[in-house]
Amino acid sequence: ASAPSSSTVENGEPSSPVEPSDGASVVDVNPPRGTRDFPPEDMRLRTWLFDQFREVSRVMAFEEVDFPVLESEALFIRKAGEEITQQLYNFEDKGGRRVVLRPEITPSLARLVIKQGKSVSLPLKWFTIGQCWRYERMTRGRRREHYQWNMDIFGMPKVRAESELLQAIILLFERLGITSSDVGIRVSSRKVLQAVLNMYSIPEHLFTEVCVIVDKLGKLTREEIEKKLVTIGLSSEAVLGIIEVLSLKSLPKLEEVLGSDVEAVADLKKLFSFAEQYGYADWICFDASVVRGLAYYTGIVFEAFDRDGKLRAICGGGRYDRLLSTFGSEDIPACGFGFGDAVIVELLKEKGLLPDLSRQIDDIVFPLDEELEGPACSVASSLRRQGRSVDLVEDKRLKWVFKHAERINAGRLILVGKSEWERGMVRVKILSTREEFEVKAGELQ
Ligand SMILES: Nc1ccc(Br)nc1
Repeated sequence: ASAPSSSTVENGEPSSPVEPSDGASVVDVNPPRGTRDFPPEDMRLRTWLFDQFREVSRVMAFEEVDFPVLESEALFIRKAGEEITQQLYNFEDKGGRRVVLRPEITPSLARLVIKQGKSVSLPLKWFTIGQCWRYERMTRGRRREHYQWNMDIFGMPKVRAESELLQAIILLFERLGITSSDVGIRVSSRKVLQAVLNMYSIPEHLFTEVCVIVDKLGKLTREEIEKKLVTIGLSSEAVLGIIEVLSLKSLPKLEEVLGSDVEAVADLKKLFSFAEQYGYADWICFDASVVRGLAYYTGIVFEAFDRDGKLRAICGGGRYDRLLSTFGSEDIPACGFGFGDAVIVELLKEKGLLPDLSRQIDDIVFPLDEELEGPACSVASSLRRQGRSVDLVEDKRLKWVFKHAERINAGRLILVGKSEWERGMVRVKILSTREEFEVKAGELQ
């Protein structure tokens, strides 16, 4: 169905549907701007992708959790100028409460951990797959919703938690047929930036803002970044020092600049040594420019990228040891990642790795005339109770049924005919071999 032929557009939102000449109003059958429908073919791909997320979560011994898409706005009010908080899909509900369609999952995870309090034993490893929202001016024509797979570990202060999360991401890529030649994971730590700020005696309260600004490296020009850093009060000497360290892509060089006793260097060296033991060292690389754009990261951060450089980050995450105290609770060390459902599909298309997910049905049951509709129901019911997927077809010509069988890749066609049924039999046609035989209706499997 097409969108209304002409409608005024305010802020990228179409106005009410156009009134056709005959007066009947035609609803706009498109979903709201920036959102997607999932018709069967798209839903099969999404279900397949989410099944991969779930299977990796299972082998990593994570437990599934879930939350409302609707959350209190208070959970996402942060002052660091992040894009994610400037695009909140927020509104006031009929009870006057300030609420949002959540833009990310981590604050909900933190909320639940706080709510569960002492009843959860640490470390806990939780995952979820959930829709996240942003209110983006439609001028940029970007999506307003996507689904994110999140895996988070609470109560594991050492970098083995990050190395566990990296294994999960890499297991997912491997399951999809993606190799370390297609994708890499840039790893760094915000403690690198912290060490640099300390070298220039930059006050601690500027740390988060600096992170959010330098995360835009690659999106904004170097001049724009430098200007923003100077604007928040950094000296041009400090700005140059930051840019210089963030351009490092060698851990030994970082160690030369910062020294071996800096926590950032120790953490990263341990992480890279664990990577050798896990067997995924060829997937990861140190890159000091990785800071990620979320205000609450405090340590190791990472993001997966396509080595051809055609796509946006595939997934990203990091350590956030002080998020809970921003909600007034006692801190619990934590780290996690978010893995969106859109960029990965673009990458699979690029690499020709989309799986064949055509519809598969075990049996079509078809009564050859109207008085056999009842017996056809009982045949279909018996097969379904055995776990076979059965499409019970009626009121169609046999020619259509054969075409339909091809369309839905049915394995067998079970014909319920008068003469056979009177002998307690049905006719079975194996569609791949054209083999045809009679079977006792009561013994059909
Ligand atoms: N945070 C967020 C939400 C929705 C989309 Br689409 N992208 C990012």
